[in-house]
Amino acid sequence: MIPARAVAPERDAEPMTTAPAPLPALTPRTDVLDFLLTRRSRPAKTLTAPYPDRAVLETLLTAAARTPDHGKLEPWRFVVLQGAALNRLAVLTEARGVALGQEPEKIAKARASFDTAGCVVAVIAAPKASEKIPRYEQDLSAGAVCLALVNAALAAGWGANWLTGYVAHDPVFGAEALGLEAEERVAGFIHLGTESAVPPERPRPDVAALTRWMSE
Ligand SMILES: Cc1cc2nc3c(=O)[nH]c(=O)nc-3n(C[C@H](O)[C@H](O)[C@H](O)COP(=O)(O)O)c2cc1C
Repeated sequence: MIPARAVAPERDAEPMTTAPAPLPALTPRTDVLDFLLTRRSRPAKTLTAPYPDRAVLETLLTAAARTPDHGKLEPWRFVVLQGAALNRLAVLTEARGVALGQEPEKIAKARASFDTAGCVVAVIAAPKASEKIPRYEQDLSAGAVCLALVNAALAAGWGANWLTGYVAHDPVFGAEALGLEAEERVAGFIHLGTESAVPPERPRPDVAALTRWMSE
């Protein structure tokens, strides 16, 4: 008698699917709410060494990517800029400023933002073709990623600042400096580092004046 060959049931050949871990139930997190009520960016030019290392950055990027995204398109990505990459961007920022006819003062300021930086994450708005999700919503998600990254950094004790400037909107700079595709744009350059000075609070919006309550 020919022994039956051990054949694994077909379902075992299916890739293992792991259910996402259940989330904890919501409870009041007054420390987190206090943070959100007092959070404040740290001006990029006041950020110094030490800068977040790769392990820290991976945590901050993971927090930033935990952002609402209609249709799960992931219409954004990150370029982490350190060391010589920042020098390269500084030089190109000046060259593009001249080519674009920007004011010399504006060029110098834009260039300095890279010359004096030690760690910058470019959040790239990378829209996906979709019949359902408008580009506008995809860009909103990219903006939300920028704020999430700033807030994650601040919450972890790092200074953070969301900057843009003319280079962020310049497709030539995007392609040459960051390798962006034609439809991609820089949503924000998020400068990260150690704060050297605590900035004063800035005037905050009059939320009551901005809010209309509708109940019918
Ligand atoms: C899309 C976007 C682009 C910005 N670009 C610049 C910029 O290029 N230069 C600048 O000084 N501030 C810029 N800001 C403002 C800074 O991020 C500023 O520090 C921030 O508004 C402070 O906000 P906070 O005090 O609530 O953290 C930008 C803000 C946003 C939302």
